[in-house]
Amino acid sequence: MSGRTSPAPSVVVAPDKDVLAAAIAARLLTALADAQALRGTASVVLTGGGIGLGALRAVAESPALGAVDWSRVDFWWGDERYLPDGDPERNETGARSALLDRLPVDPARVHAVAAESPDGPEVAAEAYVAELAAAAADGAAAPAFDVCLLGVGPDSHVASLFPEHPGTQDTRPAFAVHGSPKPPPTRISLSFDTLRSAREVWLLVAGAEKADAVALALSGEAGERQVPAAGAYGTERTLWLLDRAAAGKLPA
Ligand SMILES: O=C1O[C@H](COP(=O)(O)O)[C@@H](O)[C@H](O)[C@H]1O
Repeated sequence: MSGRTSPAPSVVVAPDKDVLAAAIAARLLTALADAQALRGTASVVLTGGGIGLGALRAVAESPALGAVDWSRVDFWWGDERYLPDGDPERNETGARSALLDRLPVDPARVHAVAAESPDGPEVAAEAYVAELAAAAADGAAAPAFDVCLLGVGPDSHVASLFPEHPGTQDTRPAFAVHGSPKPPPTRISLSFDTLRSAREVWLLVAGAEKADAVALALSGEAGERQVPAAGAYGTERTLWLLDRAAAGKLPA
């Protein structure tokens, strides 16, 4: 069991992945605008992956794009592939071309994980830990992000927390991942605790090849070490945003 301490998850199913991307975009724009109305600023944790980047492209194309003051949004990443700056496989590169490069963002609020360098991944992870702590309130290890977006792999991984991999038990706020079963082998990931400091965690899933992972994670019977997606939840809300194919193995 994952020891859930937040409200039960909600599941919303869209007919296909394009409608899902548009629906996520609409929700994200609303959530960020609401956060700014309440607190002045907003923060979002971004994800890589097909539907994660599809949703960002849908945000960029939305007629409601101007509802958010993009200069007052903090962007973080749930994980990053440890590759050279600008590598197309970096989650940062995907997010920049899908959305960030088209917005009047404040560069100081774009909290990308350091790219591959002679310093190595441990230094990159430690720098991210320091950046998270600097942005957190009241001595916390990480900010209470408004929204944390997470893709889910067919193996049920979220961020770079893979089934039965040591990262699922790592308690540092962010850390280097070595020997990732999905390429590239070296990554930086937020920990479960850091992901769970978000007010809202949204799991974005499209495709029939992920239906087993979705069903298992939502069954309530899976532990987060074996099924990492089961351990992703927010302090106020956990939302599974699925297309029909990904929802195909959920009980009616
Ligand atoms: O490697 C990663 O994979 C997941 C999911 O990717 P997808 O292509 O199966 O949707 C992604 O969410 C994560 O951020 C990433 O680094």
